[in-house]
Amino acid sequence: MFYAWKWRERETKIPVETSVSRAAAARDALPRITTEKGGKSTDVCHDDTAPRVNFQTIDELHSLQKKRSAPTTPLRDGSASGVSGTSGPTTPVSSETMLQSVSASLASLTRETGPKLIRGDPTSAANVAHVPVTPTSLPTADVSDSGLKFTHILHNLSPAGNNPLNVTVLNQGPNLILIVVTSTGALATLSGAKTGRSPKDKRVVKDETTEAELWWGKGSPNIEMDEQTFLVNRERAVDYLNSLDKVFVNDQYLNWDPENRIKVRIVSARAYHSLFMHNMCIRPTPEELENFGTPDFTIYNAGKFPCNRFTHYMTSSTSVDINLGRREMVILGTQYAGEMKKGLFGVMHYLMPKRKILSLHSGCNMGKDGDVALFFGLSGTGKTTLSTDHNRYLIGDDEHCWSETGVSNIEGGCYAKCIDLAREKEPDIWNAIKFGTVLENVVFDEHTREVDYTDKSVTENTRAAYPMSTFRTRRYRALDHTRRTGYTALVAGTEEGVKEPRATFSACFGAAFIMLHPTKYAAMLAEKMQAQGATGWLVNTGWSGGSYGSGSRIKLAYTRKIIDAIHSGVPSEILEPINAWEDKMAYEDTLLKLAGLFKSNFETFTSHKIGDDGKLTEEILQLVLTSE
Ligand SMILES: Nc1ncnc2c1ncn2[C@@H]1O[C@H](COP(=O)(O)OP(=O)(O)OP(=O)(O)O)[C@@H](O)[C@H]1O
Ligand SMILES: O=C([O-])CC(=O)C(=O)O
Ligand SMILES: [Ca+2]
Ligand SMILES: [Mn+2]
Repeated sequence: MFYAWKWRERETKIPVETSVSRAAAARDALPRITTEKGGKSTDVCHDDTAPRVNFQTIDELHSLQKKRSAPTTPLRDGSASGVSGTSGPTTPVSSETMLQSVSASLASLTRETGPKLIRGDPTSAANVAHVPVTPTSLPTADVSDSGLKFTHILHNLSPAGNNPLNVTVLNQGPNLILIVVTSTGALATLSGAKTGRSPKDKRVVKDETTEAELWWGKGSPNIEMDEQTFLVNRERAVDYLNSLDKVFVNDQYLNWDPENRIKVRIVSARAYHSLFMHNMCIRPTPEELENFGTPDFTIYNAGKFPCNRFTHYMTSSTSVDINLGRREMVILGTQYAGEMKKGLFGVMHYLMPKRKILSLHSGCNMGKDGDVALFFGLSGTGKTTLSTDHNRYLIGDDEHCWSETGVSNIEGGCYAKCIDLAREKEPDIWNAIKFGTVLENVVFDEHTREVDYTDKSVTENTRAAYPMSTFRTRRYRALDHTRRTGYTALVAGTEEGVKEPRATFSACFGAAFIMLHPTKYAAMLAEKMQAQGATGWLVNTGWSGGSYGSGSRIKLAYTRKIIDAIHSGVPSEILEPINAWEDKMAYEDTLLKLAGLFKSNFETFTSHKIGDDGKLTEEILQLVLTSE
């Protein structure tokens, strides 16, 4: 059994009835599930109240972001290159339909009515005049009763042009972490206490359907939650969003394959989150936006607003909850933007395999002759860095779908790690950091506003999110069936608390995002590689010449050469890692140790059968055992 997802436009509005009766039905159908040891399982439970190493308060965090220096030129009041103070409505969408649809999204489940919405920025007089459903007398800003107050909807803003994002950005008020325009015009911001994803706080609703379909238990990233608790968190997020003066709404697409794209709505409290998703998802044309209809999936991002720790299943003040049945995701207590993009990736990891499409945590580029390369690897291994290759067309840097017709990028932008970013080493990424790009958690000089990419004061996981359209070659699909090459790599991840490389095994090089059992994806990958005659290479982009401590990370320039060599068909002997180790014995020892780790890691998966056939699992196991 699976959910009937509709792929074509659905013009019907969300039935108002759904909420309460569904919640009641869910309560009957789903007894409260208790986690192991009364919800205090050590796997799940953790505490985020421990003092942070780098900063304890928002003020300290702000002062980390800004490096002190002597002023060179006097600053002109807040407005750097590319920013104009102009404002006005953006696209001429049929605002009333959009407002109704957003109001339905934001409807409280207990009060059954959506909030009263106004289009446009409350701080901009120009906007108010353009609002079609503007009441004759505007409410005062201080009305606290949600039934009386109006929420301003900032719909599909873009970073430049005659729209109010600039004003909005600069008007977020003293209590919010601001977006700052840096010297290249890129917008720098802080994600607050959380500077990476929070996998331990990620929950997925377990209902009859997902219980049978998803991967649960040991090794799985899917920590269960019941429908009722999801609704409690959803209500908390919706109430918070409705209490605000203004809310950002992005209606966008995922997947460049038009047959298999989905419509997503992101409701968020911060301009930064809206701009991030504007860059990272596919931007609809004005006509597409006009006919957007009801989204297939909605994110409620309450950002810094925490979950209630007395709520069942909550083990910290952060909660990231996915409900596939309701097609919704709720984010509470974290502002790290990657949480949104990777939550949607999880949704694709669920939906696409149903259509025999393999979803991949990989970068992808294409040579001039149409040969396609996929770069698999956990966070930080170089998917973005290596797929951004000046001599090849970039298809995408992180999330792809491999279907019968080719490989398509799921996203509309890239999310590059920018620690130690240097123009000489990564010129294309360097040049992409311009107006419209979101710089997350970087440190800049408070006077010149030049970014110091070497500074790890806020976090090592500094990021730049920029749209694909920044690259001249606008290709997001590799449609032909020419030779495909896959590369894989292994180093440590971008998650809260991971400080140095450690041996880690992550199913499908992205276990944190997969929904189904890894062997399902593995079987599809094997089948696709076989059918299309793809070759696979294992490229070490991590430690070389010795283990961590004695060796060093292999130079990016060398990795690029290795990849060029693979593309041009160099004999594989010269790419043997043992040649790089002076101590051959140490190499053999490390190799054996690693083989042992591989073997024990693999035991988790041996029990799983794909359909009625255990053959593939046996075959893989045989490979693992004989390669020792
Ligand atoms: N030999 C190398 N190959 C690739 N990247 C390297 C190498 N040496 C250093 N690096 C650095 O490692 C980082 C790789 O980050 P990148 O954004 O490409 O990771 P990613 O695989 O895309 O991760 P994520 O999934 O988290 O986005 C970059 O900062 C890059 O400069
Ligand atoms: O999701 C993130 O935080 C960044 C990323 O791409 C990953 O971790 O794979
Ligand atoms: Ca990346
Ligand atoms: Mn990634």
